[in-house]
Amino acid sequence: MSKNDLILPKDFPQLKNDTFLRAARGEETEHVPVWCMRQAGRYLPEFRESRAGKDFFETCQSPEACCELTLQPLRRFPFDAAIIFSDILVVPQAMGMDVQMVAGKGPTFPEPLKEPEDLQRLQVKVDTDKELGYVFRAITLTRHKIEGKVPLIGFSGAPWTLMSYMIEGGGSNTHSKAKRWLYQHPEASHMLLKMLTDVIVEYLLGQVAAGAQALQVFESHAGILGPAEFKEFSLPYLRDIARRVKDKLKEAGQDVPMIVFAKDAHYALEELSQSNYEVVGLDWTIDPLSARERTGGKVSLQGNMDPCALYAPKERISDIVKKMLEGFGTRGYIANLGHGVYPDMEPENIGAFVEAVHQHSKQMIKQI
Ligand SMILES: Cc1c2[nH]c(c1CCC(=O)O)Cc1[nH]c(c(CCC(=O)O)c1C)Cc1[nH]c(c(CCC(=O)O)c1C)Cc1[nH]c(c(C)c1CCC(=O)O)C2
Repeated sequence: MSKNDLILPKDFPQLKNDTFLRAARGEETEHVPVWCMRQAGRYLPEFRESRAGKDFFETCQSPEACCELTLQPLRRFPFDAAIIFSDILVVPQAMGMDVQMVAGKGPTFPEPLKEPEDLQRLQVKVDTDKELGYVFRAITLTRHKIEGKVPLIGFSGAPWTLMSYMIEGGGSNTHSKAKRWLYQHPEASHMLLKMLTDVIVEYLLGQVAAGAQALQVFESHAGILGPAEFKEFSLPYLRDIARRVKDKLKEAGQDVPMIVFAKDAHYALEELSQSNYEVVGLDWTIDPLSARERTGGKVSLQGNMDPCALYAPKERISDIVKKMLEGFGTRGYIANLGHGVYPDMEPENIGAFVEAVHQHSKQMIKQI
C-alpha cells in the first residue's frame, strides 16, 4: 500500500454523468460531452480571488486549494468533465529542478539544463508518492468533493514538452536551445526523454490509483518540431507512455481512457491515431472533417474550437459550434477548445459555448 492510500478512503461517490467516458470509448451518448482546457483559470473572478497573493506552486501543493479551483468552473457551467488543477512543471520539480512562476513572465527555471553533463543533476529514480503525493491527495480529495457529478481527468506534460522547458528555462518562441540538443546531442536528448518517460508513467499510474478517471498527455510544444523530429523525439515516447500505463492498469483489472494532445502536430495525425490512445485532441488548425477522414474512425476526437472564437457574440459562438459538430459528427467526439481559455475571456461566453454544444448535439442525435 502506498502512503497515498492512507490519507482518504477510496469509496468514491457513484458517477452520475459518464457521457465523457462513453464518448472517449466511441459509445453512444445523448449529447456531445464538453469541457475546456484551462477551465479552471484566471478568466473566473473566483479563481483570481482564491489565487490572490499566493505562490502558484504552493497553491499546486495544497490539495484543498487544488480541489477548490478544480470545482469552481463546475459550479458555473454544466461541463461534462473536470481536470485536476495542477501544472505540467511539477514533474521537473520532482526530478530536482527549481521552477518558479514569475508574474508577467510565466514559468521560470533559474538553473536550466545547459549541456548533457547537467543531466547528472537530475533525480533518475523518482519516488512519485513522496515527490508528487500532493497531486495524488488533491485527486483523491476532489473525487470525493465532486460527488460523482462528472469524471475527473488527471494529466501530465509529455517528455519533449517538459524537456524543452527544462532546457529553455521558460517560455520561448524558437525553442532553439532545446532544439540544439536534438541536433547536437541526440543521445543525451534520448536519455533525458527516456528519464522523463519513466517518471511520467509512474506519475500517471499514481493519479489513477488516487482516483483519476481519464488521463490527458499534453505535448504542447509538438508544433515546434518538424515531422521527422516529431517521429524521432516525441512519438515513440508518447506511444511508450500509453502502452506502459495501459499494460500496468490491465494487470490491476483497471482501464481508463487516455487522450493525447499534440498541439500543432497536424502532420502526425495518422500516427497519433495509432498510438494506443483512445482519444486524439486537436488544435484549431485542423478541419474537423479532414481530421475524421485521416484518423479513419480508429479513435475518438477532442477539440477544437479556436479559443479566440470565445470573443465573438454568443449567437456567432452557437453557429461556430454547430458547424464544428457537423464536421466531427456526434459519435466518438468530445467538444473542447483547440487550446486553453485565456484570462481575458468572458465567463458568460464559456457558458454559451457549453450550452451550444449540448443543445445542438441533442438535436442532431435525435435526428439520427
Ligand atoms: C504548457 C503548460 C503549462 N501548464 C500546462 C501546460 C500544458 C497545456 C498548455 O499547452 O497550455 C498544463 C496546465 N496548467 C494548468 C492546468 C490546470 C487544469 C486546466 O484547467 O486545464 C493544466 C492542465 C493550470 C495553470 N497553470 C498556469 C495557470 C495560470 C497562472 C495562475 O493561476 O497564476 C493555470 C491556471 C501557469 C502556467 N503553466 C504553464 C504556463 C505556460 C503557464 C502560464 C503562465 C502565465 O500565464 O503567466 C506551463
